[in-house]
Amino acid sequence: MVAPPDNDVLWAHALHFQHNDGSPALQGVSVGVREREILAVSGPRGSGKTALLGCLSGLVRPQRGEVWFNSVPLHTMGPISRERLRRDRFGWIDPAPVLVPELNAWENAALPLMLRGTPRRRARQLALDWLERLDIGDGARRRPQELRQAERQRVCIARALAVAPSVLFADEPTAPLHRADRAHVLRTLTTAARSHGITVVLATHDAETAALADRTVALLDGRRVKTVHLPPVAETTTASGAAGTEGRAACSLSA
Ligand SMILES: Nc1ncnc2c1ncn2[C@@H]1O[C@H](COP(=O)(O)OP(=O)(O)OP(=O)(O)O)[C@@H](O)[C@H]1O
Repeated sequence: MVAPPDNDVLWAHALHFQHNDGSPALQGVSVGVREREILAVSGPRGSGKTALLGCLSGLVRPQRGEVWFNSVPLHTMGPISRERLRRDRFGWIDPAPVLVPELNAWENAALPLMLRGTPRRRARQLALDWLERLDIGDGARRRPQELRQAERQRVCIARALAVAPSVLFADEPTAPLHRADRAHVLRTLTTAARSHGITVVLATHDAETAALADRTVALLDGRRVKTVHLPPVAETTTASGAAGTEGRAACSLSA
């Protein structure tokens, strides 16, 4: 076993992960994430970005390989300890917004804070501040079904940032947004991460999004490659939140 370097907040070595049906998603991926870094994980659809974020965050356990968060080995932890670590130290943004339908926007954004024991009044204020910063302050009292898909995604981003996690995992966080929205939301996200010292691991198949990161690691077919050339994502996204066809365009690989 190799000791993880001191300045990496996350460190993964030779990760192998396959899904329950046997589909291989990661085949020997190693990566280090430095403290306060914004690291983009880029690659075309199906290259293993989500699987890598899942392994790094302890959401899933790799069949082989190691994952360390500071000096804590995630790969040997049981599911309950990994769950607690995720709740207390990590944030997660999915490509499509998932909110509790019975709660309004600020209650949704405040939920992880309250689960961590933050008093309701303080949690409410923090949630409202983040909703405001993400231009969704006006919708704070609306239920998810009264908001547009892009507005719901902003609530999810506010919810992830409000707890000031040590590491924020963002899996195609701006997939449901239109191009103009995307730039604003990404800037807010990266500025917030930098000013609050949050480390970000950002999965993206969009070259413009990856350009906002400090560093990029590229994946292709579950393996790390030197570079992968991706076209910018198209102007529009579909109602389901999937990116336009240009986002799925084939990449060329330079080894
Ligand atoms: N639940 C699943 N069961 C079986 N195979 C899966 C499952 N989820 C993903 N895969 C497969 O695992 C591989 C890696 O998928 P993964 O979602 O990690 O890639 P990705 O780069 O995040 O793609 P995307 O941008 O489409 O989310 C792909 O071949 C994919 O088809």
